[in-house]
Amino acid sequence: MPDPVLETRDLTIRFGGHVAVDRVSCAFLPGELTAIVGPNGAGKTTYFNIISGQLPATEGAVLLRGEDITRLPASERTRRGIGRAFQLTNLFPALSVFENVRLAVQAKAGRGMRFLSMASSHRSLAARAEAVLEEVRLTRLAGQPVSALSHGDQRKLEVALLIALEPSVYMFDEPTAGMSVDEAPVVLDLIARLKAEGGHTILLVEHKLGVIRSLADRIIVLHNGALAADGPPAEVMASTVVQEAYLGQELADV
Ligand SMILES: Nc1ncnc2c1ncn2[C@@H]1O[C@H](COP(=O)(O)OP(=O)(O)OP(=O)(O)O)[C@@H](O)[C@H]1O
Repeated sequence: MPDPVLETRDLTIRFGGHVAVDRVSCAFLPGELTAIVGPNGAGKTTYFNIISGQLPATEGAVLLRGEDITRLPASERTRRGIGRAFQLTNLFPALSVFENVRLAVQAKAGRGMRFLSMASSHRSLAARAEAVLEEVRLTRLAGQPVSALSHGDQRKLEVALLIALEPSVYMFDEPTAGMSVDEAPVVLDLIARLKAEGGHTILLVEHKLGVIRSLADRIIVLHNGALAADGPPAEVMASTVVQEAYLGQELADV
C-alpha cells in the first residue's frame, strides 16, 4: 500500500465543553477520492477547517507526507500542498479570468521564477495559466472580468485556481451547493477529471448520494464528531452504523 499523503491522528477540537471533532484518525492515499459524510453538525466542515489550518486542533495531529503540520498557519499548509476550494472567496472579481489564474500560477512558481529573465518568466506563467484555463474549459472567457461570470463559471474558476497551485490534496466542501442543475455537473465533471488523472488525494464533503456514488472510492462517516464508519461506498452505505447515524435524516438522494 502506498504511503498516505495526508493523515489525521486522534484529531480533536473542543469548543467549550462541546467536542466537535473527536479523536479522528484517518489516512488518505494518493489517487483516492474520499467522501466525508454525516448528518448536519457532525463535524465535517470543522474537520476540514482543522486540516487546512482555519481552526487550531485542541489535540491530535495532522500530517502531510509524514510531516507534522498541526501548528502551521493555513498559508504555509497551502504552500506545502493542501488545496482547499473556498466558495469564491479566493477570487478577485475586478480582474479578468486569465489574471486570476495567472496570479495563482505566479504564487505557485514563487521564488523559482527569480532565476528566469522577466520576459521568459512572463511567458511561462502565461502559458501555464492558459493550460489551466483550457483544462477547466474557460479559455473562451479568459478576458472577461470575474464579476461578469455566471455562478457556475466562477466555481469552475475556483477549481482552476486550485489546479494552478498543484496541490497534493484537494479539499472540496459541498462543491455544488447553491448551484443550478445545469451548473452542478460542470464542477462535478472537473472533480471527476482530477480523479481520473490519478495521483491526487481528494477529500469531498458531500450530502448528495448520486455524487457520492459516482465519485467516491471510499466513504468516511462522522457522527457527533467521531469516525463512525470507513470503507468502500457499498459497504458503508449498507452499514447499520450509517443508518443509525442518519436516524431519519436522509442523505440527499440526488
Ligand atoms: N467556531 C465554532 N465555535 C463553536 N462551535 C462550533 C464552531 N464551529 C463549529 N462548531 C460546532 O461544531 C459542530 C460541528 O459543526 P460542522 O459545521 O463541522 O458540522 P457539519 O458536519 O459540517 O454540518 P453541516 O452538514 O450542517 O455543514 C456543530 O455543533 C457546530 O455548531
